Amino acid sequence: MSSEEQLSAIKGAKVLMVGAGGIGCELLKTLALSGFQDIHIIDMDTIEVSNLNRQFLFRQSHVGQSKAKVARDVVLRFRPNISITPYHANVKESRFNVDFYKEFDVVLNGLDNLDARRHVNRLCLAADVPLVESGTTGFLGQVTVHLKGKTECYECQPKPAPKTYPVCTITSTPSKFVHCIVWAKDLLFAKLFGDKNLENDLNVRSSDATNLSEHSEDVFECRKGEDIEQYGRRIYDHVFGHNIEVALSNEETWKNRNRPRPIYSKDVFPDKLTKENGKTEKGSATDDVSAMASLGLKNPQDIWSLAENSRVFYESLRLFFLKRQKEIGNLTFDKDDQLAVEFVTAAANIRASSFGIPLHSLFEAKGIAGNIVHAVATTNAIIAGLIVIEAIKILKKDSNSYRMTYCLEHPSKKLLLMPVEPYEPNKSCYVCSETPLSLEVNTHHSKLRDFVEKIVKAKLGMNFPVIMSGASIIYEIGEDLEEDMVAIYAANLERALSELPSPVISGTVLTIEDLQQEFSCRINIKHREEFDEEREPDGMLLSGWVEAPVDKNNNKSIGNGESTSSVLSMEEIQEGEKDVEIQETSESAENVTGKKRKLSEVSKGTIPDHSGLPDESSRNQNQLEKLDVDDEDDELIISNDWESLTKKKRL
Ligand SMILES: Nc1ncnc2c1ncn2[C@@H]1O[C@H](COP(=O)(O)OP(=O)(O)OP(=O)(O)O)[C@@H](O)[C@H]1O
Ligand SMILES: [Zn+2]
Repeated sequence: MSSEEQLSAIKGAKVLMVGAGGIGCELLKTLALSGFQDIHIIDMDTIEVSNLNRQFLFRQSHVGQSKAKVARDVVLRFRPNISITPYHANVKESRFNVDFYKEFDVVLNGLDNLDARRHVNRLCLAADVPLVESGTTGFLGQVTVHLKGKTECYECQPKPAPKTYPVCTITSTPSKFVHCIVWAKDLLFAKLFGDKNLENDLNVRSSDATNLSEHSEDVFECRKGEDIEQYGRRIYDHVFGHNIEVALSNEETWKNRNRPRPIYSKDVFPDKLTKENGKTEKGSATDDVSAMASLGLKNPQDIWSLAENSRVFYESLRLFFLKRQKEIGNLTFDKDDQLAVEFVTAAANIRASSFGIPLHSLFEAKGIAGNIVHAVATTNAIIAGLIVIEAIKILKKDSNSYRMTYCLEHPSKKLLLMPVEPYEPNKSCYVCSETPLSLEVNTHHSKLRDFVEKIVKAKLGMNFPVIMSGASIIYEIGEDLEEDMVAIYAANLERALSELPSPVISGTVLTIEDLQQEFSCRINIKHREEFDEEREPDGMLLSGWVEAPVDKNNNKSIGNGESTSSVLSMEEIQEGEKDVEIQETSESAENVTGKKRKLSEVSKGTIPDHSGLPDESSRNQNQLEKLDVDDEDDELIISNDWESLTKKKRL
């Protein structure tokens, strides 16, 4: 194709961009400057202050506005004659259906979560539109090309499981700060401010069966006539005092471990705490509510004493009840929620103090709790450039030159980009092939509700499923269902699988379809009587091409971070084994922490949440480690010819 033909292919192309964040801003700019003239952008978010350091299209004055719309307006200022159509919306909305996707020549993802990526992947497959997928984590990034039937789809490779910890480590025997963070975030915060109906192991090892009236469920509820200080002290004494005493009574546990120290509020803050009429509080908007501000603690990088942490604990609890009462019962931890981060930092530090674990600053705690790997704007720019290069190849139908490219940071070997030929579709991928999955389940005990929540939604990522057993529909989620059908399905949810009107038993083949994603798969049901509560907490075992690698020695576990995420935590980063150290910069210029991580970890957990292809990167990383490069030469290598290094798979 001549360069003129190429230009006209670019000009005539209709492109869909999903995500206008770190990669998205760079991508929109590069598309516009490369001659693209018809760009549609979907992003559900509004601009936050924390985006401004790298999402360069946005300014302070845009904070609170739609990313998609502002990105459009700003790019139109320097490319006024092109068409940019913004959608301030979730890409999972039903209006973005297969017909919508079919309008585009190529779809370009700049997303940050597995859920949305899987959704777009399925719609691209259904609409038969090429997808260029991307992701970055710090200095690492990757771009992959997905064409139905020709290259692997986004879901052809299993995704890594989020980092998890055994329940008993979190509830009883923490030995690292991250264990205290997970306890504070997933157990205590969830118990006090989250959905009360969700399972929570907070008291699992510490409730005293003989003393149920005091320490059963409602111990975490504010009691009648109790003021907020009394409530705060009672919670404090329960979780940091009483529960530790109970744990200590199990001598076996502490034979080879340091015994924790119970901490009671009267010892840490003997005086009355309550502020008078909230005089010192500023504003009432959620964003302004901060225990640190209210206590005059300014520097998030300071490590607070036990007394300061205790005050922050109490103050943040008080502010939640005073200023954010309506949200209580619905909150989930969010790293961008200042008050939540303050509460979790303080609770984790008090617990750490009890167990003799070094305390951490709010800045560090936030990084661990939010699984933050600090973004690097340059990586986003490089990745955006690579996305556009692949998009142009797709428009030129130049399938021999498609590449998936890894952006690596490997200072001693001076290597930046590693392109490899795309892989063929995985024949056992349940998304792009017809291969059925298998589910072991106790069909007499497990309810349809468990199957829908734990398998169909959580594992298969479906939004509007129709579940069929043979020709009969046993469950459906849809927008236009008749009332009587809704009632029947609601009743079915509460039935055990084998007691459904069309019983689901060993040998049943279920077909599950998501009408919005135009995606369907089959599941072979196998009845199994017993499940290991610790190792198989779902009471079901799905096998086939969905499983992330599982640590066989792991017990039932609690995760750190989003369910779809496995970004390395700071703690993991600090715990490497060997190899080259890789510098990691902090979120903002003034907060450079210079964390180091080992190459072995980078290759193991590389590009996880943002890319979802860790196996691939580690596969190729091994090749890289064998490279013999002249270390004295400071020039950075940007290779475009890695045939000799990478296993080729022609399409
Ligand atoms: N389901 C979705 N629908 C539409 N947009 C989405 C969806 N999921 C994620 N996004 C968008 O993808 C973008 C990802 O960008 P990025 O990774 O830079 O995240 P961010 O939220 O801007 O930054 P950070 O997470 O670091 O605060 C975000 O703007 C987000 O709104
Ligand atoms: Zn696939």
